[in-house]
Amino acid sequence: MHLLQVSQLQKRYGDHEVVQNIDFHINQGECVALLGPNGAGKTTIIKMILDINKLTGGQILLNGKRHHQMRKFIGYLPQHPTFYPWMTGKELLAFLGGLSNIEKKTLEQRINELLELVGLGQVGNQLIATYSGGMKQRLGIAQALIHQPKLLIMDEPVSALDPLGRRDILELLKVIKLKSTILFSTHILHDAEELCDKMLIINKGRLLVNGSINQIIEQTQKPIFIIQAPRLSDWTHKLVNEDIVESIELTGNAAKVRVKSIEQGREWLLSNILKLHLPIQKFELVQESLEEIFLRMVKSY
Ligand SMILES: Nc1ncnc2c1ncn2[C@@H]1O[C@H](COP(=O)(O)OP(=O)(O)OP(=O)(O)O)[C@@H](O)[C@H]1O
Repeated sequence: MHLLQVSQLQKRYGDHEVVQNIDFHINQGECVALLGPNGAGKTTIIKMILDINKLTGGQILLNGKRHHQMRKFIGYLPQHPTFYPWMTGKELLAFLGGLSNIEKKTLEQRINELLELVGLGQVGNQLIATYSGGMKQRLGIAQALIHQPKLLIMDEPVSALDPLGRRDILELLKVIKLKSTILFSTHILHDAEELCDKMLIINKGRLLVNGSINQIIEQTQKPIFIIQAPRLSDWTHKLVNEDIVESIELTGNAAKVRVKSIEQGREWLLSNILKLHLPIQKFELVQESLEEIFLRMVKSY
């Protein structure tokens, strides 16, 4: 049985289908990235899993049970967490742990362990008002873990941080993922690639691809021919309408021609180049990078 099973998930606001028939699952121990541009539907999906937003259609099961009864088994770090600045880090964790009915002695021990884990061991007695953005995010991760959830969900956990803070939190999440099952949303491919085992790429409420990074590359990577020659723009304009050509990007005197198949693409391009006597300086075959795959998918929907 999967830890989380999402089937035919739908969300509509009026006529706007914000989430359209999405299916995916997460197994225990996996770290899964929900990756998509702004407005793709990431927060909406997360809020439905958390039972904060009602589903328009579909089903969500956690450990095989309807998610309404299972909310207490999920730890959540929202995109914009709010903290009580007049509390210390320790007080906040004690307050939230109390809401989860954790016994006092166990809670005390867990708070100390968690503060150490997230790197706030020395500042647990300081007011949250004195914490930096990165420290608040660490506290947010600690509060999400206080009740030892089966699934940790984080909505854009590093988006609001500067590059250093972001690196720190990514390193912390690498440690946390060793013992937790994680679903986190991001619009940055690099974060997803660095942290996760699986990616769910979504755009405009649709799941475009779902799998490990290697599976995604294997299933969706397209060959690209890089052709360099002076004055290519007339030629590339004509290529756009060719069946074999998926897309063309022209930068200076180099064209990146994405084709459907290597063999047909090579033959067609070479014979065309010869026929038109194009004075080529370079003809090279490369494969799309994961970033190029992601950008292509997100642009074409
Ligand atoms: N309460 C609402 N009423 C109407 N439309 C909404 C509501 N909440 C979200 N939407 C719309 O749903 C779409 C998806 O929004 P969502 O916040 O889930 O995207 P996201 O991928 O999390 O984006 P971001 O990265 O910007 O947070 C957007 O077009 C948004 O305008």
